[in-house]
Amino acid sequence: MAETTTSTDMSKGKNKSTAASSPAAGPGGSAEPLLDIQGLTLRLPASAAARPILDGIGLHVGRGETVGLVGESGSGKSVACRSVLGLLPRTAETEGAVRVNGTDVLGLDKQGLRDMRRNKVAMVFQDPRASVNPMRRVGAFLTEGLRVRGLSKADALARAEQLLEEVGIRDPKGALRKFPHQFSGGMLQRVVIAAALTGDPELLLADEPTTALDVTTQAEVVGILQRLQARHGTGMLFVTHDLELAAAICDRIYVMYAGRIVESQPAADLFARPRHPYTAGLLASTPRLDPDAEPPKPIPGRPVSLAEAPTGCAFADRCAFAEDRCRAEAPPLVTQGAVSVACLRADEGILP
Ligand SMILES: Nc1ncnc2c1ncn2[C@@H]1O[C@H](COP(=O)(O)OP(=O)(O)OP(=O)(O)O)[C@@H](O)[C@H]1O
Repeated sequence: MAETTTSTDMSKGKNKSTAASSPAAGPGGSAEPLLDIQGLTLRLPASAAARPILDGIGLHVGRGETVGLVGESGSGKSVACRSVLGLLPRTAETEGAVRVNGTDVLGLDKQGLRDMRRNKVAMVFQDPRASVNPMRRVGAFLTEGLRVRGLSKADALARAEQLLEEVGIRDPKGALRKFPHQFSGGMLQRVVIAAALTGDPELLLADEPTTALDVTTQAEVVGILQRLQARHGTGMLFVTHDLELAAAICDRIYVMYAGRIVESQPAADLFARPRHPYTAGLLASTPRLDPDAEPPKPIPGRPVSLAEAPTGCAFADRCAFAEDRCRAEAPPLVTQGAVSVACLRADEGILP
């Protein structure tokens, strides 16, 4: 039977925890999802922002699961992802919970955060060159984290070689002696992924890890992430603005717009039958490889800036289906079974 719950009272920016936003068991069968974000609101009071950067978002990632977080630039994907590592602006005010294996990251002190980053959660960013020190050899970069974990120099070097092999670097010994500028972007991203694996993380946060790479290299890096994830059983939150890529590699997808989750579905269902007009717009605007596919059609208008705080649905001004009530009333995120959607007209069959 379909379960219907309002997981986030978005109209008030307040949070209600529900069974739907916090599933009883992840795919690994454990009682708690690996990552469980509930009602996360993030404000920057000192800034010119008229609304929160994140407004009551909820998402979960189970063990071994790949979950996509998609949306246009500025929707809050990176901030949501970084909140899991406690990497937030110093002046940020938060409400809600970000639990990793049951521990609320938002309540951790510096040491707690350091331990979590070292042992449980790793992150791969968009630009691999921003993740490395250009003056240090790759060997020093990779063994540093391993030495901190108590490995001898020889063991750390052996493990670093093994990790480089795992990410498909053919001459790992030679690679350890090189400096970052001696690698192409794709190869350096492999090194950064190897570094992320030094602590055997249970959760990998991948923030647009392929955006800065050319298409062929993108596919290779995605393949590596998928293989490693399958081998190590790592859960992955994959942030991207590329809905087609997300649909290809993710089990489930969350769609963000203006700091809110507007839709979530299993990846194949979301691609086949989007429920939110914004998701449908994103899909229609994605270029397809299929020569018979419709040409991409951009979503009209522009995303809502942080200086604007619409009263109703933030997407209404760009939505072909918006009615007066959509501009007056913010739609709550309603969950029915595996589908969550925040659109007042979602049940009217407005989308083809
Ligand atoms: N440290 C900060 N100070 C002020 N505003 C910030 C800060 N970090 C993020 N923002 C703002 O928060 C909003 C969400 O940013 P975020 O980087 O999470 O978006 P995004 O969806 O990841 O976009 P992109 O795909 O461009 O990275 C943006 O309007 C951004 O300008």
